[in-house]
Amino acid sequence: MSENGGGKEALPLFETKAAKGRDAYKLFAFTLFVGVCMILVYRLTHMPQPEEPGRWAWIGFFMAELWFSFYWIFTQSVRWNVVYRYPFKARLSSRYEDKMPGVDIFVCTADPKLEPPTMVINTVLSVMSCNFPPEKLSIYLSDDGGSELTFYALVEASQFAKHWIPFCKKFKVEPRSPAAYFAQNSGSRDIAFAQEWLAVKKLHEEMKMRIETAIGKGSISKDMKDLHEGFSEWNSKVTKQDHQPIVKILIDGRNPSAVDIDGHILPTLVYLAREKRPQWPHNFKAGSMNALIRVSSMISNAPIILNLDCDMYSNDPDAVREALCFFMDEKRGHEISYVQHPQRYENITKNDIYSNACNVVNKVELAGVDGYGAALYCGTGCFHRRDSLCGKKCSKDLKAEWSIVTDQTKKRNVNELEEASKALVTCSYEKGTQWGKEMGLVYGCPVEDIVTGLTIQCRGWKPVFYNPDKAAFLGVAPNTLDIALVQQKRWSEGMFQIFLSKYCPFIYGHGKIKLGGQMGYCVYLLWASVSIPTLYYAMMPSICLLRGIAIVPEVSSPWFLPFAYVFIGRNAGSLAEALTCGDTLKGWWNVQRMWLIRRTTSYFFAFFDTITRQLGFSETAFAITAKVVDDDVLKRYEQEIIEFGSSSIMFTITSTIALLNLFSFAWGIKRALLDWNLRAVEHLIPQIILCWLIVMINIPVYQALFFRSDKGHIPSSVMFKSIVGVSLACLLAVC
Ligand SMILES: O=c1ccn([C@@H]2O[C@H](COP(=O)(O)OP(=O)(O)O[C@H]3O[C@H](CO)[C@@H](O)[C@H](O)[C@H]3O)[C@@H](O)[C@H]2O)c(=O)[nH]1
Ligand SMILES: [Mn+2]
Repeated sequence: MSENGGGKEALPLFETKAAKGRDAYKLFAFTLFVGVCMILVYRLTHMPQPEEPGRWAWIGFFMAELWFSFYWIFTQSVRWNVVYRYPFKARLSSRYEDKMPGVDIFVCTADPKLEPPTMVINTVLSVMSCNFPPEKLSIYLSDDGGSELTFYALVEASQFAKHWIPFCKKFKVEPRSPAAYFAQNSGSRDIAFAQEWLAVKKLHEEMKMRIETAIGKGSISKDMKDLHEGFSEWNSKVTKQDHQPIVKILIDGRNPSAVDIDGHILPTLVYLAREKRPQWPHNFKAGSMNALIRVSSMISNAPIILNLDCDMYSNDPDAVREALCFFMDEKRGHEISYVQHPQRYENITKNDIYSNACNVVNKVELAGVDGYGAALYCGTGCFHRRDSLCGKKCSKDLKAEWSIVTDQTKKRNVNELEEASKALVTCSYEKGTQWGKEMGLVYGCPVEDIVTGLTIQCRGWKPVFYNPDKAAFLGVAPNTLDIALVQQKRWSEGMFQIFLSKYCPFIYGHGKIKLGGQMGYCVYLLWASVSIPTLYYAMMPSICLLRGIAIVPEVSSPWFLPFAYVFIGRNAGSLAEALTCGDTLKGWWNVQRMWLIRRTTSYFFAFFDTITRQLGFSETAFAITAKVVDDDVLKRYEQEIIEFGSSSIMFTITSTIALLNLFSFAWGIKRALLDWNLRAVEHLIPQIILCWLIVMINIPVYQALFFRSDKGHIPSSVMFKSIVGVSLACLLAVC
């Protein structure tokens, strides 16, 4: 392909291609569909009579299967129309190198304990040093923790950047997060490189030491405070929940003396802590993003915004350019609202014990929703068009103006800008405005990202999902079961809340986004709802087994075929899909376990909490995901040993299910083998197999219950409660 720059019929800046092999998949899905229908027919035609035992259990199975079937159909929508995107950054450079738009990068942090400032500044530094003209780049850190320590770390980063940025650009080093870069081997290059490498590494280590010392002491020394007048904002009255608005421009990119050691201009760097008062709701991350939108509009007002969580460093210095290929494409660029990268993680182990990697979701499902023009906004790793994020409708006339600063801004000095910005982030500023409704991120939901993305699409925009081979951004995945389940609970709860609200895609998106897209959304929005049928399926077969009630046709009956086909076909299909997306066999098995655990714990509680919220009993919260853990916990994570360790009620459910199935399985085997009465259990064989599978998948749970002595085992209080639970279930089965 030739790269001829300019010209009216220029080649497109990006391409969209449909995934291959979809027809074979559709055929396979159709056979599964037939199987599913036959199962439902069997349930309806073979229902026990009112006087027979197990009628209610049967009805329960019918309902569970009916719901699984519906849900399965939704999951097909995201496999029907998978598309992949390919931007051409060389074409972009050749046409627009000196006409690049400004880009504002937002980084959100909320708690210096859960999100260590050293981690936060690595993210900041990774984007400050990306391959993009620095005079067009502004980085904003929103600190919902209102922490002096985070501010201090950012001041340090603004100094270190003067060495780091030229080093990166000179030697084209990657990745551009200093911590991630120095964690890998330098690889020997020439002497000049080795010298600078050592020098920069030393500076980085010293900076890290100073920050960590300050964190250790919990306070900042006088010397450090002399680095910046901004420290005067903090006094003993400032707390996370209660403080005045703070806006500090640490580097003013317009200032000709704000240069790195090589004399090149630095990108603008701003610290922001919006006003917090206990009596005012702050709307969590959505509130923080909206504050960022306003402050940045005052200072740099770039037409493109990149939003990142504080743990998500930039892994590809060209990510900004690639994203611009979509926005600046002459033909279709004007209708693109955002470019979402999948959440990918730095700390995934080989077999991904907590199923964080989501390879299938990233490579198939999200690309499948994109196929219907409904790519989800996932909260981080997302480039936005400022206009679409601020509530504008998509229209042909809205050709982007890629100019960077307004004249008004050019005249103001740093102090004036800071004061003017503060006025935009007071608690009362949004009162009576459209912020959180029609403007900016939508309030009232713990998954502000998904619901905001939906409203943007319903204003006519066409977002893009882009999953390059080389991850553009890398974050930190939860590394204990507890953290993982709490995160899943927030997501599933928030998403179910959307489904039940006026934003339900079938209603809100009706006529605005394609049916396939509406269904695609519901694959996620309905996570919580599959908890009940899954719990039923994880417990009732074994309870029925204990009672000797068959719930699946005998192996010799022709009706057994659809059950076997659907079960084997579905799992074989999912295994094949996982393997082609890069999971290992063991990784796939771990995904199955995590699905069982999530559905029966996180989603289950999410389901109930959402219902009680609908009835007005509780308030929305946002439990921040911890990004650091103790060393021995980390060690177990690296060895892929599941970390239980706390007596969370979620673990009680998990171990109850595990023990119940173990008990029923043993009971079934005893009847079959010890009593030498195979005939007596012939009709129960499928259930025994099901129990056996649940037992197999729970092996790590039994280990944690009975065999482990490290701190990550399941506490005996949990074991005790589970044994009571299992006894109750058995009692229920017998009487
Ligand atoms: O009051 C708050 C709470 C959180 N955050 C920030 O939001 C980000 C995401 O929070 P985290 O605890 O890491 O949650 P995750 O579950 O990892 O986040 C995912 O899910 C969230 C929605 O639930 C999205 O907002 C995120 O972008 C997405 O990465 C972090 O940078 C936080 O600092 C704030 O700025 N203010
Ligand atoms: Mn996170």
